[in-house]
Order: sequence, then C-alpha cells, then structure tokens
Amino acid sequence: MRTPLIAGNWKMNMTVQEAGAFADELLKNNLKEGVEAAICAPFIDLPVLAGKFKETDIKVGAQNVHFEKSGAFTGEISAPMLRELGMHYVITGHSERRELFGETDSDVNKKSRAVLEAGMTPIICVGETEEERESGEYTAKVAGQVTAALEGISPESAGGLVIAYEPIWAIGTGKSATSDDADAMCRSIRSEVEKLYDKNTADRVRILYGGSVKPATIEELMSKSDVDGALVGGASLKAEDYTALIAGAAQ
Ligand SMILES: O=C[C@H](O)COP(=O)(O)O
Repeated sequence: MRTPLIAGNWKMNMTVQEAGAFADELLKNNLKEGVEAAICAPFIDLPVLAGKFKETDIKVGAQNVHFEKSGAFTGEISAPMLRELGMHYVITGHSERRELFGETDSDVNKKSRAVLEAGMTPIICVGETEEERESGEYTAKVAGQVTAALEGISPESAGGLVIAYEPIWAIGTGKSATSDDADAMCRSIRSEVEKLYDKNTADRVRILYGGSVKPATIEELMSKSDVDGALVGGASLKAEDYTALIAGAAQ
C-alpha cells in the first residue's frame, strides 16, 4: 500500500516572511490524515519551514542540490547541508532546471544519488515536450529519462523513490493531462521500474503526476490506480488550496 503524497513545489516564490505566514495558516487547518504532505521551497525558506513543521508530519524539501558534498562551487548547496536542516525531499530533474539551466540526465542521476546517500528522498521529475507528445515519442522519451536517472541506484533505495511525471506542456499552462493519460504514463513508468529492478520495487515506488493540478481536479486524478499523488506548483502557494489538495487526495 503506497501512501499518497502531495508535494508542493513553490519554485521561485515566497519570501521568508510569506513562508512563515503560510506555515502558520496551514497549521491552523486540520489536514486530512492518510496523505503525506510535503512542501519543497526556496533554500532561504527551508529553516523557517523546518522549524514550524518540526512537531508535525508535514515534510519539507528543497528544489535543487549540488551532487558534490562540499567544495569550490560558488552559490551551490549540498545534500548533507540539506539533511542537517531536517529536509526529507529534494526535487531533481525538474523540467525548468533541465530547460533553463541545462541539467542533463547524468546531472539528474548524480544529484538523485547524492540525495539518497545523504539519507533523503529525491523526487525525480521526468516528462515530455509538446512536440514529443504530438510525435508519439513520449513514452520512449520518459522511459529513457527514468532509466538514466536510476542508473546505479540499488534495488533497496529504488523502492523508496518518488518519481514525478510532469508533461512539460501541462506545467503552469492550465492545460492538465487527462487523469487517464496521467494514469497511463504513471503505469508506463512503473513498468519501466519493473524492467530495471523487479515487481516488488515497482509496486513500492511512488509515482506522482504534475502539471496544472488544482483542488478541483485532484480527486479524479487520485482515483487512478497508478497515480500516487501530485507535484503541485501554483496551487501549492496558498495554504487554503494546499489544504484542499490534501483533502481531495484523502477521498
Ligand atoms: O513542479 C510542479 C510543476 O511544475 C507543476 O506546476 P503547476 O502546478 O504550476 O502547473
């Protein structure tokens, strides 16, 4: 039985003050049980969120990491630094990082392994462009990203991973994949994991959908058997909407 996960990805939004206010508001709400809640925030917000959520089940995560533990990498943050702050998750391979910052499949693999080595869980993002969807190449593209990201990761670690399927054409566009499309792609990713490892590992790995998920669409999405949750951008920025996402996922 896989615990559903609703992971917010704040991207480059929310000042420290706004993050604190979000946390205070969220803590006043009664989050439905049975769904894991996580917020992946800008680096500067992480200490305040870790502090506010310390005595709760709400997890905190980062949106990026460097794959080396330390060294001359100006402006970068390492996995051991994030672990010491109490982080549970780190998003790796988000399409914005791949497209805007030139991250390669190999970088995503190295970052994911560094996150695991530090005792955290990577949320590994994969997904196709609109052109790849239209050309019919999308299943192969995503399978290739999954294979590259998981290279060298042990079966024991692989079962605990989170993979987020985020079709690039659905991110921040209001143009969500249908729940059936999301389910089909999550199933295809699970079968890829089974090919790389075994059925037990594939049954354990959690696969999220991301791309214009809203409180109004979460319930239908979560009714699908291979969708284990969502990676949510815009709709995770307001405590009220985030609370509604958790409630919808708990149905
Ligand atoms: O990581 C989250 C995704 O990029 C989705 O963002 P969105 O919910 O704003 O479309």
